[in-house]
Amino acid sequence: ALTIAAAVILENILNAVTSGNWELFTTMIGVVAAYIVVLLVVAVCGALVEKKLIVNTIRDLRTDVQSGIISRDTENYRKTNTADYLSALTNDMTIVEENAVMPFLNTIQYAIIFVMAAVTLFVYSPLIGGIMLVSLVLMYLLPASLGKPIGKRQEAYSTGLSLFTMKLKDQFSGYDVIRSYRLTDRAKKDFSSQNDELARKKFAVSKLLSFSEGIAAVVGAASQIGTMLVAGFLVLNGQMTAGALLAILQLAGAFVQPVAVIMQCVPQIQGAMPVLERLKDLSRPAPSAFTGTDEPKFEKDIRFENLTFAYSEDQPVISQLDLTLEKGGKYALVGESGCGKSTLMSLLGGEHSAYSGAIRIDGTELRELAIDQLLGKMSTIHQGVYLFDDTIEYNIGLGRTYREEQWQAALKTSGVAKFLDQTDSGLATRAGEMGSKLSGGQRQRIAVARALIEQKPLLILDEGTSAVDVQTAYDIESALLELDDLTMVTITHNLRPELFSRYDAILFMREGRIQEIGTFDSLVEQQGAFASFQRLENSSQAPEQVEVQQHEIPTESRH
Ligand SMILES: Nc1ncnc2c1ncn2[C@@H]1O[C@H](COP(=O)(O)OP(=O)(O)OP(=O)(O)O)[C@@H](O)[C@H]1O
Repeated sequence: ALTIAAAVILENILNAVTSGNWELFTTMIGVVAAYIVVLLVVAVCGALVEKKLIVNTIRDLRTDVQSGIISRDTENYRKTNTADYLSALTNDMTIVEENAVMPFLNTIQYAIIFVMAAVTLFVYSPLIGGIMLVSLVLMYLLPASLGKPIGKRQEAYSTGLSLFTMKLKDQFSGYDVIRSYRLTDRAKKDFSSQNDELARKKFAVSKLLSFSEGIAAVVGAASQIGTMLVAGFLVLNGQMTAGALLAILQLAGAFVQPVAVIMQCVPQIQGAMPVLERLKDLSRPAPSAFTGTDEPKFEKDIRFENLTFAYSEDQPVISQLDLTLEKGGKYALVGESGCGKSTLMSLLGGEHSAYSGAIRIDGTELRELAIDQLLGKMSTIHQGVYLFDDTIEYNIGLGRTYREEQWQAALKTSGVAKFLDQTDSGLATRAGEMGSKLSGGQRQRIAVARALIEQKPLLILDEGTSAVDVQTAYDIESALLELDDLTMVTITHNLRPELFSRYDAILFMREGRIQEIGTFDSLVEQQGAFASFQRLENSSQAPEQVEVQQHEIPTESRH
């Protein structure tokens, strides 16, 4: 409205001047003063509203994408590299902000100005209005055809950004290897070529956008000059006042500028669409194979029935495996490296759905159970434990409240209590980025404490105490073996007879099957595959073997 008002004001000023109308001239001075005040308020408020809309839109989009990613089930989450997720939440957001949200708001704003100016122009002179409209529609079609190719290049740029982030993440995570194997020069070269490639992809987008900007500028200038010529002809012919000509020129500007802006924005928005689609995909819940809703009880047993699973079609990692784990039982899962031990346990955690056979918890198949609730009942401790960059206390309790005796029991059984005295601030000690301020063994003990304080009924130790010294590992495992309610599966290569004999069963795995099962003593007596495997493993570990003291387990740490 203010743009149209400016045209009317200019018309009246010029008409007052050419006709010597002082009264109209002085009135217009007052109108101009009021116009400036209103323009100031509207311009400032408009800009503020626009900025707020952009900030909020990107904030909401980020929330949706993060929520979509973090809610994925394990199988879907692992399909994408984490660097891709990071790139989506950082680089892609910038692409969307600059190439979709801002141009979209501009398009709306300028479309309104365009319609208002076009209507007013038609009122002044239908002939000029008609000529401009036709020429602009024709010229609009050219840059619009650039939308698709820009989209393709924008998508390639976004993929390039993902690869770039992945490379950076890899290099910074592998800093120690790069330094100690003198790979710094290669790292620089790799980075440099990736950086060049990224710059090339970015420029490929910019090139097409420059075309559309250029065309838009030419269209703008040509239409304005054309209008002036036609309007000049009408004034010379006596069909229009000089004031109306000025108003038409002003309106032509308000008519052409929006078209130029929109012509620039449309291909830009079309170009950002593939990136926006990708973000929308990430924010939607990924279709999960585990859609069951039954509440897992886990009061009796876990059964693997004729279970077969392969990562790649032709090579089964788990092959027609049958196994029953009784509630409260303590199992040691052993076998050669690569025989499928971790895979078997990851299947129980719902990490892969493409298995045949069945995994039943108290008789109900995994796919019929609410998988999140099942995960809430189990804890897997791997060799590489993840710690948040927070205090030890947070890393154990994860911000939840527990009673003092729960804390004491968890700290003692896990062996955390043993090293807390050596730290600066006890439980308030910070773990550092990915637990970097703590030793591998301390990190594992914190993970054990985390599982114990929550009293999860199923604990899987996948080489979970491999980083602690022999005596501490023995103490932790001994304490865990005393917890009657706890069902525990220990995957280990450390085949110590004094501990193994306390397990309810040794599960000896070979090539994706349970080949032997029984107590340690019975398997040794049997002199079968496990017995020879154990002899071999122990002889290879012999130099590290240390006599451990078989402590009495403190009663307060028992369940
Ligand atoms: N995500 C994966 N994608 C493809 N193959 C995999 C994947 N994870 C494991 N494998 C393969 O599956 C086989 C079994 O691996 P798994 O980790 O289950 O063995 P493992 O018995 O736990 O070995 P280790 O004792 O060395 O930890 C290996 O050949 C491994 O290369």
